[in-house]
Amino acid sequence: MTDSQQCYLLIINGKSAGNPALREAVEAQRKAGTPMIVRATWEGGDAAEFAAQAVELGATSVIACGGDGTVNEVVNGLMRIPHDQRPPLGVVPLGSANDFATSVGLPLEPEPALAAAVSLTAVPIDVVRMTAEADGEQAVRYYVNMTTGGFGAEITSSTPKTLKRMLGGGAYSLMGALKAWRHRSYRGTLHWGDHEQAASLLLLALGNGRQSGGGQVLAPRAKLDDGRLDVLLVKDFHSVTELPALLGELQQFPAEGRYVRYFTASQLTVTTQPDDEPWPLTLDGEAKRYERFSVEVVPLALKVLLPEGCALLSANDRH
Ligand SMILES: Nc1ncnc2c1ncn2[C@@H]1O[C@H](COP(=O)(O)OP(=O)(O)OP(=O)(O)O)[C@@H](O)[C@H]1O
Repeated sequence: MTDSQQCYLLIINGKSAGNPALREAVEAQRKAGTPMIVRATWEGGDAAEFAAQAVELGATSVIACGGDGTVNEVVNGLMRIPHDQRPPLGVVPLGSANDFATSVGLPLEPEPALAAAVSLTAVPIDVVRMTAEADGEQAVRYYVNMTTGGFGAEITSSTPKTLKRMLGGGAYSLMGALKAWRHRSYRGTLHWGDHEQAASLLLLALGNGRQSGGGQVLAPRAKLDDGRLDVLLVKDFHSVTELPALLGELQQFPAEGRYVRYFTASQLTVTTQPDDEPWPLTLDGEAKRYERFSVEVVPLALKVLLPEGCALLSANDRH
């Protein structure tokens, strides 16, 4: 292998390892002379481990082949590699939701997605570092797309998978979810910049990217490379008669609405009191409960193979 030659490490969620379209796509790329190392996962954690070994394996790019959970694991593995050696990330979407790939406009079928990954230019995007505490234990996780907290996290983690599939991507609307789930609010104190706010929230979304939960666009103005998180706060409501107004605001995402607040921040912390319930959080596909969590943008920390003109890059803004 010469210095200029690319070598791709494909990390495939084991449940998709037999996918015929993916197998054909890999074979076609290898026949065309593109070196591809393939690793298939057995269980949770494997994708991060494989990604962390990318440099030792001689890979110049790492392609996550799976859903948002696989992409998230690969991001966490890549963040273990020093910045100056960290290989770029590509995505071949094979999950049930594929929120990241869909929102950035990547092809959704294996053959064109892999062809895109080997031909696209890698562009740097922000990565979000989340530090979360539960039962006195602290965990650090990274994500590139979105974390949802409160009700949003509950619906994405608790709604039976079959129901999610039945309702399907975009049709899995917040309205439907609200009807299907008895709403519940979460209390805590939010700090960002020099702001502090005590809140009782139905939903919190911390978006580097724009959507989660299979097509829920919760951070419609988010950019992946602006050094900022788009923050959506949805306050609790007390009667269903308030629902139309709340849903109306969710079409507009006002800076300071009656129910909805939307702003950007480079860092944000949520703390709860001992008698407050811990917050359920879903971080790019994985759900847990935390008493305290804090997010911080790590600017331009990871290069990603993204479509040219991707709307989520501020580098592509028209002035
Ligand atoms: N060999 C395997 N068989 C079944 N599950 C696996 C295997 N390897 C890893 N996993 C699990 O798959 C999860 C990731 O799934 P992935 O995100 O790829 O698909 P998904 O849940 O369909 O995606 P989406 O978030 O887009 O709906 C990991 O958290 C891991 O626990």
